[in-house]
Amino acid sequence: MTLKLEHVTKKFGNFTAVNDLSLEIPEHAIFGFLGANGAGKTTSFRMILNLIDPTSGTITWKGKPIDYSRTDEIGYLPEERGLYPKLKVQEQIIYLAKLRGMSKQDTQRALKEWLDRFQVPQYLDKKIEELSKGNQQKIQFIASVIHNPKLLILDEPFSGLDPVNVELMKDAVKDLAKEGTSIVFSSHRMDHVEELCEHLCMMQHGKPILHGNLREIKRSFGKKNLKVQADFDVSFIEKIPGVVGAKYYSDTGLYQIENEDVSQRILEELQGKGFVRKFELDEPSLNDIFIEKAGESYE
Ligand SMILES: Nc1ncnc2c1ncn2[C@@H]1O[C@H](COP(=O)(O)OP(=O)(O)OP(=O)(O)O)[C@@H](O)[C@H]1O
Repeated sequence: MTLKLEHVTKKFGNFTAVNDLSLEIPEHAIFGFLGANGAGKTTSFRMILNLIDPTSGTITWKGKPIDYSRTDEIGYLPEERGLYPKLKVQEQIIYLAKLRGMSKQDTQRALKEWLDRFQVPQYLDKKIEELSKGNQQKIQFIASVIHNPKLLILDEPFSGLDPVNVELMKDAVKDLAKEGTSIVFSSHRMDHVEELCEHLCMMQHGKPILHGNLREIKRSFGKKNLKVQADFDVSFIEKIPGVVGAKYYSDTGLYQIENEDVSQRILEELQGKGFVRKFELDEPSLNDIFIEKAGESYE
Protein backbone atom coordinates (compact mmCIF):
# COMPACT_ATOMS: atom_id res chain seq x y z
CA MET A 1 0.00 0.00 0.00
CA THR A 2 2.70 2.44 -0.92
CA LEU A 3 2.65 5.79 -2.59
CA LYS A 4 4.84 5.69 -5.65
CA LEU A 5 6.17 8.51 -7.80
CA GLU A 6 8.01 7.56 -10.97
CA HIS A 7 10.00 10.14 -12.94
CA VAL A 8 7.56 12.91 -12.13
CA THR A 9 8.18 16.28 -13.76
CA LYS A 10 6.01 19.40 -13.65
CA LYS A 11 6.60 22.33 -15.94
CA PHE A 12 4.79 25.66 -15.81
CA GLY A 13 5.55 27.02 -19.30
CA ASN A 14 9.34 26.91 -19.61
CA PHE A 15 9.85 26.73 -15.85
CA THR A 16 10.45 23.32 -14.31
CA ALA A 17 8.98 23.28 -10.79
CA VAL A 18 9.60 19.54 -10.19
CA ASN A 19 12.29 17.72 -12.11
CA ASP A 20 12.33 13.91 -12.47
CA LEU A 21 11.18 12.99 -8.97
CA SER A 22 11.04 9.27 -8.21
CA LEU A 23 10.29 7.93 -4.78
CA GLU A 24 8.37 5.36 -2.86
CA ILE A 25 6.69 6.20 0.43
CA PRO A 26 6.44 3.11 2.61
CA GLU A 27 3.30 2.22 4.50
CA HIS A 28 2.92 3.54 8.06
CA ALA A 29 6.01 5.72 7.68
CA ILE A 30 6.46 9.41 8.34
CA PHE A 31 8.03 10.80 5.19
CA GLY A 32 9.50 14.29 5.15
CA PHE A 33 9.70 16.56 2.13
CA LEU A 34 12.38 19.07 2.86
CA GLY A 35 13.25 22.11 0.82
CA ALA A 36 13.65 25.86 0.89
CA ASN A 37 10.89 28.18 -0.39
CA GLY A 38 10.07 27.39 -4.00
CA ALA A 39 11.84 24.00 -3.97
CA GLY A 40 8.76 22.21 -5.38
CA LYS A 41 7.17 20.65 -2.29
CA THR A 42 3.62 21.98 -2.71
CA THR A 43 3.67 21.28 -6.44
CA SER A 44 4.63 17.67 -5.68
CA PHE A 45 1.76 17.37 -3.18
CA ARG A 46 -0.76 18.81 -5.64
CA MET A 47 0.31 16.23 -8.19
CA ILE A 48 0.12 13.41 -5.64
CA LEU A 49 -3.43 14.52 -4.82
CA ASN A 50 -4.34 14.70 -8.50
CA LEU A 51 -5.15 18.40 -8.15
CA ILE A 52 -2.74 19.18 -11.01
CA ASP A 53 -1.38 16.82 -13.66
CA PRO A 54 2.30 16.01 -13.97
CA THR A 55 3.85 17.06 -17.27
CA SER A 56 5.35 13.58 -17.32
CA GLY A 57 5.73 10.61 -14.99
CA THR A 58 3.24 8.61 -12.96
CA ILE A 59 1.93 8.72 -9.39
CA THR A 60 0.08 5.83 -7.80
CA TRP A 61 -1.36 4.91 -4.41
CA LYS A 62 -2.00 1.19 -4.03
CA GLY A 63 -1.25 0.91 -7.74
CA LYS A 64 -3.87 3.49 -8.85
CA PRO A 65 -4.01 7.29 -9.28
CA ILE A 66 -5.48 9.05 -6.26
CA ASP A 67 -9.01 10.33 -6.62
CA TYR A 68 -8.84 13.07 -4.04
CA SER A 69 -12.45 14.20 -4.51
CA ARG A 70 -13.96 10.83 -3.66
CA THR A 71 -11.70 8.89 -1.39
CA ASP A 72 -12.12 8.72 2.35
CA GLU A 73 -8.60 7.30 2.64
CA ILE A 74 -6.77 10.58 2.11
CA GLY A 75 -6.33 13.51 4.43
CA TYR A 76 -4.80 16.79 3.25
CA LEU A 77 -3.73 19.89 5.11
CA PRO A 78 -3.11 22.46 2.37
CA GLU A 79 -0.50 25.18 2.69
CA GLU A 80 -3.08 27.91 2.18
CA ARG A 81 -5.38 27.60 5.16
CA GLY A 82 -8.97 27.75 4.01
CA LEU A 83 -11.74 27.43 6.57
CA TYR A 84 -15.02 29.32 6.33
CA PRO A 85 -14.59 32.24 8.76
CA LYS A 86 -18.27 32.58 9.63
CA LEU A 87 -18.88 28.92 10.48
CA LYS A 88 -18.50 27.55 13.98
CA VAL A 89 -15.74 24.97 14.51
CA GLN A 90 -18.25 22.17 15.02
CA GLU A 91 -20.31 23.09 11.93
CA GLN A 92 -17.20 23.35 9.80
CA ILE A 93 -15.76 19.98 10.84
CA ILE A 94 -19.13 18.18 10.56
CA TYR A 95 -19.52 19.56 7.02
CA LEU A 96 -16.01 18.51 5.93
CA ALA A 97 -16.24 15.09 7.61
CA LYS A 98 -19.57 14.45 5.85
CA LEU A 99 -17.76 14.85 2.52
CA ARG A 100 -15.52 12.03 3.76
CA GLY A 101 -18.52 9.83 4.54
CA MET A 102 -18.61 10.29 8.32
CA SER A 103 -21.83 10.44 10.34
CA LYS A 104 -22.58 13.47 12.51
CA GLN A 105 -22.37 11.43 15.74
CA ASP A 106 -18.99 9.90 14.86
CA THR A 107 -17.66 13.31 13.87
CA GLN A 108 -18.83 14.91 17.11
CA ARG A 109 -17.19 12.17 19.16
CA ALA A 110 -13.89 12.38 17.27
CA LEU A 111 -13.92 16.19 17.29
CA LYS A 112 -14.33 16.31 21.06
CA GLU A 113 -11.34 14.00 21.46
CA TRP A 114 -9.17 16.11 19.15
CA LEU A 115 -10.16 19.42 20.78
CA ASP A 116 -9.33 17.96 24.19
CA ARG A 117 -6.03 16.68 22.88
CA PHE A 118 -5.14 20.12 21.49
CA GLN A 119 -6.25 21.69 24.78
CA VAL A 120 -8.99 23.82 23.17
CA PRO A 121 -12.33 22.14 24.07
CA GLN A 122 -13.86 25.61 24.47
CA TYR A 123 -13.59 26.24 20.70
CA LEU A 124 -16.37 23.80 19.76
CA ASP A 125 -18.94 26.55 19.23
CA LYS A 126 -16.64 29.42 18.38
CA LYS A 127 -16.62 30.90 14.90
CA ILE A 128 -13.42 30.25 12.94
CA GLU A 129 -12.83 34.01 12.56
CA GLU A 130 -12.73 34.36 16.35
CA LEU A 131 -9.68 32.08 16.60
CA SER A 132 -6.04 33.06 16.29
CA LYS A 133 -4.18 31.90 13.18
CA GLY A 134 -2.37 29.12 15.07
CA ASN A 135 -5.63 27.85 16.53
CA GLN A 136 -7.32 27.96 13.12
CA GLN A 137 -4.46 25.79 11.93
CA LYS A 138 -5.14 23.26 14.65
CA ILE A 139 -8.78 23.11 13.51
CA GLN A 140 -7.72 22.63 9.90
CA PHE A 141 -5.37 19.86 10.99
CA ILE A 142 -8.30 18.20 12.77
CA ALA A 143 -10.32 18.51 9.56
CA SER A 144 -7.59 16.62 7.70
CA VAL A 145 -7.42 13.72 10.19
CA ILE A 146 -10.96 13.44 11.60
CA HIS A 147 -11.85 10.52 9.28
CA ASN A 148 -8.71 8.50 10.15
CA PRO A 149 -7.15 8.61 6.70
CA LYS A 150 -4.69 5.93 5.60
CA LEU A 151 -2.59 8.51 3.77
CA LEU A 152 -2.15 11.94 5.28
CA ILE A 153 -0.49 14.79 3.40
CA LEU A 154 0.48 17.79 5.48
CA ASP A 155 1.86 20.89 3.77
CA GLU A 156 3.94 22.85 6.28
CA PRO A 157 1.86 21.69 9.27
CA PHE A 158 4.06 23.40 11.87
CA SER A 159 4.50 26.81 10.27
CA GLY A 160 3.04 29.63 12.32
CA LEU A 161 2.59 27.54 15.47
CA ASP A 162 4.21 28.47 18.77
CA PRO A 163 6.64 25.92 20.30
CA VAL A 164 4.01 24.40 22.63
CA ASN A 165 1.62 23.80 19.75
CA VAL A 166 4.41 22.48 17.52
CA GLU A 167 5.02 19.81 20.18
CA LEU A 168 1.28 18.98 20.41
CA MET A 169 1.07 18.62 16.65
CA LYS A 170 4.29 16.56 16.43
CA ASP A 171 2.96 14.15 19.05
CA ALA A 172 -0.31 13.85 17.12
CA VAL A 173 1.61 13.07 13.92
CA LYS A 174 3.73 10.43 15.70
CA ASP A 175 0.64 8.78 17.20
CA LEU A 176 -1.21 8.71 13.86
CA ALA A 177 1.80 6.97 12.29
CA LYS A 178 1.86 4.45 15.15
CA GLU A 179 -1.82 3.74 14.50
CA GLY A 180 -1.03 2.95 10.87
CA THR A 181 -1.41 6.18 8.88
CA SER A 182 1.21 6.86 6.21
CA ILE A 183 2.18 10.50 6.59
CA VAL A 184 3.90 12.78 4.13
CA PHE A 185 4.72 16.25 5.33
CA SER A 186 6.66 19.17 3.99
CA SER A 187 8.84 21.50 5.91
CA HIS A 188 11.71 23.87 5.44
CA ARG A 189 12.89 23.01 8.97
CA MET A 190 15.56 20.31 8.98
CA ASP A 191 15.21 19.75 12.72
CA HIS A 192 11.52 18.85 12.37
CA VAL A 193 12.29 16.34 9.65
CA GLU A 194 15.24 14.86 11.58
CA GLU A 195 13.05 14.38 14.63
CA LEU A 196 9.99 12.90 12.97
CA CYS A 197 10.93 11.04 9.83
CA GLU A 198 12.39 7.68 9.04
CA HIS A 199 12.41 8.61 5.37
CA LEU A 200 12.89 11.86 3.55
CA CYS A 201 13.35 13.59 0.25
CA MET A 202 15.32 16.79 0.09
CA MET A 203 14.42 19.05 -2.83
CA GLN A 204 16.40 21.89 -4.30
CA HIS A 205 15.18 23.96 -7.26
CA GLY A 206 12.70 21.23 -8.20
CA LYS A 207 15.26 18.41 -8.04
CA PRO A 208 15.46 15.70 -5.43
CA ILE A 209 19.06 15.88 -4.19
CA LEU A 210 18.77 13.41 -1.34
CA HIS A 211 16.27 10.64 -0.83
CA GLY A 212 15.93 7.60 1.39
CA ASN A 213 16.03 6.36 4.94
CA LEU A 214 17.35 9.00 7.34
CA ARG A 215 19.64 6.62 9.25
CA GLU A 216 20.98 5.14 6.03
CA ILE A 217 21.61 8.59 4.61
CA LYS A 218 23.59 9.57 7.70
CA ARG A 219 25.50 6.29 7.82
CA SER A 220 26.43 6.35 4.16
CA PHE A 221 27.60 9.95 4.45
CA GLY A 222 30.33 8.54 6.65
CA LYS A 223 31.68 11.68 8.23
CA LYS A 224 30.94 12.57 11.82
CA ASN A 225 31.04 15.71 13.90
CA LEU A 226 33.26 16.17 16.90
CA LYS A 227 32.91 18.95 19.46
CA VAL A 228 35.93 19.76 21.64
CA GLN A 229 36.08 22.26 24.45
CA ALA A 230 39.28 22.64 26.48
CA ASP A 231 41.22 25.07 28.63
CA PHE A 232 44.00 25.24 26.05
CA ASP A 233 44.35 25.95 22.33
CA VAL A 234 42.94 22.97 20.41
CA SER A 235 43.41 24.31 16.89
CA PHE A 236 46.22 21.76 16.30
CA ILE A 237 43.38 19.22 15.84
CA GLU A 238 42.67 20.47 12.31
CA LYS A 239 46.09 19.20 11.18
CA ILE A 240 45.45 15.64 12.36
CA PRO A 241 44.93 13.27 9.39
CA GLY A 242 41.25 12.44 8.91
CA VAL A 243 40.03 15.85 10.09
CA VAL A 244 38.30 17.33 7.05
CA GLY A 245 36.64 20.45 8.43
CA ALA A 246 37.02 22.83 11.36
CA LYS A 247 34.99 25.70 12.79
CA TYR A 248 35.36 27.61 16.03
CA TYR A 249 32.74 29.21 18.25
CA SER A 250 34.31 31.06 21.21
CA ASP A 251 36.03 28.29 23.19
CA THR A 252 34.58 25.36 21.21
CA GLY A 253 36.11 23.63 18.23
CA LEU A 254 33.74 21.83 15.85
CA TYR A 255 35.43 19.31 13.60
CA GLN A 256 34.22 17.16 10.77
CA ILE A 257 36.09 13.87 10.83
CA GLU A 258 36.21 10.95 8.41
CA ASN A 259 35.33 8.22 10.92
CA GLU A 260 35.33 7.18 14.57
CA ASP A 261 38.98 6.05 14.47
CA VAL A 262 39.96 9.65 13.88
CA SER A 263 38.22 10.68 17.10
CA GLN A 264 40.37 8.14 19.00
CA ARG A 265 43.50 9.64 17.46
CA ILE A 266 42.37 13.12 18.51
CA LEU A 267 41.63 11.92 22.03
CA GLU A 268 45.15 10.50 22.33
CA GLU A 269 46.66 13.77 21.08
CA LEU A 270 44.69 15.71 23.69
CA GLN A 271 46.08 13.62 26.57
CA GLY A 272 48.40 15.50 28.89
CA LYS A 273 47.86 18.89 27.26
CA GLY A 274 45.47 20.25 29.88
CA PHE A 275 41.86 20.09 31.01
CA VAL A 276 39.32 18.87 28.39
CA ARG A 277 35.80 19.97 29.29
CA LYS A 278 33.90 18.50 26.36
CA PHE A 279 34.60 15.76 23.84
CA GLU A 280 31.42 14.89 21.97
CA LEU A 281 31.04 12.71 18.89
CA ASP A 282 27.84 13.20 16.85
CA GLU A 283 26.16 11.98 13.69
CA PRO A 284 26.35 14.47 10.81
CA SER A 285 23.36 16.77 10.69
CA LEU A 286 21.10 16.93 7.65
CA ASN A 287 22.46 20.42 7.13
CA ASP A 288 26.05 19.08 6.84
CA ILE A 289 24.87 16.57 4.27
CA PHE A 290 22.87 19.17 2.38
CA ILE A 291 25.86 21.52 2.14
CA GLU A 292 28.04 18.79 0.71
CA LYS A 293 25.41 17.59 -1.77
CA ALA A 294 24.11 20.97 -2.85
CA GLY A 295 27.37 22.87 -2.64
CA GLU A 296 25.69 25.67 -0.76
CA SER A 297 24.12 26.35 2.59
CA TYR A 298 20.48 25.38 3.05
CA GLU A 299 18.58 28.68 3.30
N1 LIG B 1 0.69 27.54 -10.97
C1 LIG B 1 1.98 27.91 -11.09
N2 LIG B 1 2.40 28.62 -12.17
C2 LIG B 1 3.69 28.98 -12.30
N3 LIG B 1 4.67 28.68 -11.41
C3 LIG B 1 4.31 27.98 -10.33
C4 LIG B 1 2.94 27.56 -10.12
N4 LIG B 1 2.91 26.86 -8.95
C5 LIG B 1 4.17 26.88 -8.46
N5 LIG B 1 5.01 27.54 -9.28
C6 LIG B 1 6.45 27.73 -9.10
O1 LIG B 1 7.05 26.47 -8.87
C7 LIG B 1 8.09 26.56 -7.91
C8 LIG B 1 7.82 25.57 -6.80
O2 LIG B 1 6.72 26.02 -6.02
P1 LIG B 1 6.15 25.22 -4.78
O3 LIG B 1 4.96 25.98 -4.28
O4 LIG B 1 5.97 23.82 -5.17
O5 LIG B 1 7.37 25.34 -3.79
P2 LIG B 1 7.45 24.94 -2.24
O6 LIG B 1 8.65 24.07 -2.10
O7 LIG B 1 6.16 24.40 -1.77
O8 LIG B 1 7.75 26.35 -1.59
P3 LIG B 1 7.23 27.02 -0.21
O9 LIG B 1 8.06 26.43 0.89
O10 LIG B 1 7.54 28.47 -0.43
O11 LIG B 1 5.77 26.74 -0.09
C9 LIG B 1 8.11 28.01 -7.44
O12 LIG B 1 9.15 28.70 -8.12
C10 LIG B 1 6.75 28.55 -7.83
O13 LIG B 1 6.81 29.92 -8.13
